[in-house]
Amino acid sequence: MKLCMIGTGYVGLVSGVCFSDLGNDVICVDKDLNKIKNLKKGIIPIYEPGLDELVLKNFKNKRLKFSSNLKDSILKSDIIFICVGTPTKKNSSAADLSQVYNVAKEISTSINKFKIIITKSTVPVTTGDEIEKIFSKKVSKKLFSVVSNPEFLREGEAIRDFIYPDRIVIGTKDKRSNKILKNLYSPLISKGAKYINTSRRAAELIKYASNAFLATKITFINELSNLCEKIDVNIEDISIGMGLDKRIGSRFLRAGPAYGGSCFPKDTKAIVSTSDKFKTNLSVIKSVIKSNNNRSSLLLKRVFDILNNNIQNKRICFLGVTFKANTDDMRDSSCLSMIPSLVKKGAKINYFDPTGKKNVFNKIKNVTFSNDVKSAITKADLIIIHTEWNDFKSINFKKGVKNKNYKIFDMRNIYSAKKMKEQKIKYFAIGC
Ligand SMILES: NC(=O)C1=CN([C@@H]2O[C@H](COP(=O)(O)OP(=O)(O)OC[C@H]3O[C@@H](n4cnc5c(N)ncnc54)[C@H](O)[C@@H]3O)[C@@H](O)[C@H]2O)C=CC1
Ligand SMILES: O=C(O)[C@H]1O[C@H](OP(=O)(O)OP(=O)(O)OC[C@H]2O[C@@H](n3ccc(=O)[nH]c3=O)[C@H](O)[C@@H]2O)[C@H](O)[C@@H](O)[C@@H]1O
Repeated sequence: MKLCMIGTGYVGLVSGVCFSDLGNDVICVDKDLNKIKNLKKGIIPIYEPGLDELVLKNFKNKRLKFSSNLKDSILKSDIIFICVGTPTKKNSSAADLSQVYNVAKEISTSINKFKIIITKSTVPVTTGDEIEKIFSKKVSKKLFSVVSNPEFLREGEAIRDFIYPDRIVIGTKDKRSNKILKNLYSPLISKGAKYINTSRRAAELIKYASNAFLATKITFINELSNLCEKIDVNIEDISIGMGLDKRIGSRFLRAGPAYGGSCFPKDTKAIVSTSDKFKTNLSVIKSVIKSNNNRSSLLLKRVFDILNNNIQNKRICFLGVTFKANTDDMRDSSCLSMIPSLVKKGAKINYFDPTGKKNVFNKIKNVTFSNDVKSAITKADLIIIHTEWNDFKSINFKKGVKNKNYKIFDMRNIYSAKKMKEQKIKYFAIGC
């Protein structure tokens, strides 16, 4: 099939390359000319395990193309996926849909035959209805179908998540589009993915409900970890004990820093905004947002306690600064508030991240980047393990840290507290 992905970011590029790998002809379009220029040279704009190889393979065999010419790409395609950003609006908690509507307007001027227009971007309920109105002004109803097909991939696991999804959600009542899309996804269905055809509005809501539920699960375990710290109980035991109940499930029960990333924070806010618009009250999600917003301050307080409130000139080393491991994405990482707060209190921060130096810290005084784990930890008073990269899982702290009185605050619980105690390392973790 001939596909066009508009927006070549985490979702557009990953799903575009995976669709091309499944045998489709795919054009990935972006308005960022530099991104397209680089992609044509084989330079991948994001860090995502396995993505480079897959892009190069499919670019070479000409099933995958990159373009900045939206009109031309639409004319050549049968199925158009809108994959542009839907960030939070500047002065409200609603989703800013300007990128989606701008693209919809552009597409509507280039319809030469029947095309399926899909929102893969996460968009609030009724966005599909609005896109349909935009199209109806320019094109005969017979020539287009607006469908919701939300994406559930995670950064860092994106290719695997795309190829082996738990479910594929198609929101449309149009039988013709449903048949075409079921066919498009048939290689994934044959690998075990469940295929759900529902209404467009339901598909839009399934996406927000899923992200809000996962954010709730994390926040639930994070709050319980606060209790565990006071009662000499290990949160890991609680996660295991709860997770073995199949109704609960063990995934997304890892306590840690505030959840971050480009989606949970923005999507929880957006679903609350939608519920406000329709005069209902999603009080559970509201309280999740509040609790998560408060989490970085709670963890900072723990850092102060660990350092006996003596922060001035303390050398604090952050291992990992992105919002999770296996990604270079800094969007809404809890570090973005924790590091400046510690600097304000007089700490000297250095950090190492496997995906390299982060521009966002360049202008902050007393924040420096180390080229590797070894140089990052050597002089530290406190080492904060902020993300769970494999690179951090078997560090020889005894050999690597030259400062005798160093402490470790493992925000991802990747080490065994018992083993650390045996080695007489001053080790602190979450929820124990
Ligand atoms: N990042 C993730 O893991 C996931 C994201 N989503 C959703 O997918 C959507 C996209 O997210 P990301 O891929 O992370 O965003 P992103 O910011 O990485 O990429 C969006 C791309 O769209 C391009 N763009 C914007 N306007 C354009 C236009 N008029 N023409 C062509 N290109 C245009 C931008 O230049 C950018 O490259 C969002 O709604 C997000 O909530 C859904 C599931 C997973
Ligand atoms: O809509 C989206 O963009 C995506 O949002 C999340 O994916 P992502 O943000 O890439 O990463 P997650 O693995 O979900 O992690 C999000 C945050 O939760 C934290 N987390 C996750 C799991 C856990 O047990 N504990 C925990 O603290 C992570 O460290 C991270 O800060 C969802 O998992 C995807 O299904 C969804 O498609």
